[in-house]
Amino acid sequence: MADLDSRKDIVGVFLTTTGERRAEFQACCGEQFSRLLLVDNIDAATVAVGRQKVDLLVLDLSGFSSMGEMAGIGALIRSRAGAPTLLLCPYVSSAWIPELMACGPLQYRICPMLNDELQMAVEQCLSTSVNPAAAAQQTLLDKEKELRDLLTIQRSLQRALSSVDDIATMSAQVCLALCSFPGVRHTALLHMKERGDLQLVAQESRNHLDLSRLLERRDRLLQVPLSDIFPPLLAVSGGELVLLDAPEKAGDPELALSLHDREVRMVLALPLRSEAGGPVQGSVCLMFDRHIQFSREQFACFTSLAQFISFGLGMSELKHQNDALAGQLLQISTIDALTGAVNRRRGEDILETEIRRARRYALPLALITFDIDNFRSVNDLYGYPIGDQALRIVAETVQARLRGSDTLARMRGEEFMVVATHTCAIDALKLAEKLRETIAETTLPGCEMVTISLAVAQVGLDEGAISVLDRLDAALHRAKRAGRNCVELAMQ
Ligand SMILES: Nc1nc2c(ncn2[C@@H]2O[C@H](COP(=O)(O)OP(=O)(O)OP(=O)(O)O)[C@@H](O)[C@H]2O)c(=O)[nH]1
Repeated sequence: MADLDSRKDIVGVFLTTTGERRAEFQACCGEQFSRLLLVDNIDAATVAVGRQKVDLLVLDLSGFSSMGEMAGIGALIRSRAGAPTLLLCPYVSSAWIPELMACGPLQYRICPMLNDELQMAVEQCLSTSVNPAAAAQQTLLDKEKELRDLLTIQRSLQRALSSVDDIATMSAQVCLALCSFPGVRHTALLHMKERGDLQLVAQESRNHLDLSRLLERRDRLLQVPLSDIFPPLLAVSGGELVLLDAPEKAGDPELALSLHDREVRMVLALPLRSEAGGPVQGSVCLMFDRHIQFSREQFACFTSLAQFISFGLGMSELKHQNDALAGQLLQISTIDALTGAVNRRRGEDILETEIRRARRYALPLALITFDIDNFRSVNDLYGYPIGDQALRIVAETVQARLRGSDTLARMRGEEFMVVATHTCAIDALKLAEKLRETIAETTLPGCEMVTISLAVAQVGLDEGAISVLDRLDAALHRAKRAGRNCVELAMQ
């Protein structure tokens, strides 16, 4: 203050659109200037700063509502050529700060502000104007530190994004990486799922804050009462960066109290978009235990970190979709759509594999083939839809009777094969008899009961699939000739 007091003429210009705010500023900070010009429009401010040396230009953005008006404000900042400028920005418009920083150096504060906070901000800006050399030196030191911090966070984030294989792991790693920024006590990643369902997918807490508790849920977060004011939710609905430099400024006393209890002094939230102008995919939120006056470079860096994260999330999601598609393809190519049993190709593959395994480990391996009796008449009498349903029920009933290690394959039409591992002929005969009885007792909606004829074989020591299937075919024919609804052993 000594430096300030020694100055004879400290000129300030305060731009605001509302008379009330002009009076408030005059009453609160008037004494900090020897001359204070209060103006109500951009043109008047431009004239005021052009006419004389102005030590501090204070721009109150509360009355400005569109980014269009920001062009005039930007020109005004540019005309300062680096001279001290203080921006007072409403909380919901905090995205304007980095935009306007592109026009020239400036200090900013988020509104609403308390009087002493405003006085202090003005004083800080004026001290910069009094001793520009010291301020420049400090700026240099600050920048060096900023760069170091940002490099650290960038490195950790790169490591986190290498785990795109799994979206949950990647999100958790991202939150962990963001915690390496000085002062960060909590980080969270919110991701937009199907049908606009915004979900909390990961959080890292150094202050015991649990966001799901604070918001009382983890999903459909855009429907919570705080969605209009809580930074990470506002960043998604507004699609812009949100900076809250004191929890109470969001306007919800309960939220402010909860955050204060967890030592949160500042919250920064950034929307996640995979491409500029594209749909918002979610948001990333950092909560700090201190106030930090971000530089333009820091804002830019946070924005590009958010882009990285979106990209990582996008890649992870693509990988997830690819895996799901590959799974579906595998399902389509190996599973019989009507009955849910594996299809013939897959059944034959499994049979070959199991024959090799049984031979290698000298284990018994049995096969059962079965065929629905007089199925043609089921179709003829009740129609194909009922026939289809009967087929499905028979397959499901048999499947339910098998061990997890057995395989049921639909070989053709109404003919199936069971590959029963670790099973000898005697046990397979018992199993076949059990299956026969179960099907005979099963009621089928829309048609009379059906029966099945079965053939059982144990695979010989050096026997191949073709040979054993031939034996089973012959045995099944014998079962049909023997009157159906019976089990026939295929002898070697
Ligand atoms: N509904 C339905 N019928 C099928 C399907 N696949 C095959 N079929 C029918 O199954 C019947 C098989 O007839 P057949 O081979 O003469 O055997 P069957 O009538 O069961 O006589 P046996 O086997 O000698 O007891 C035919 O009518 C086929 O159309 C299917 O996916 N759905």
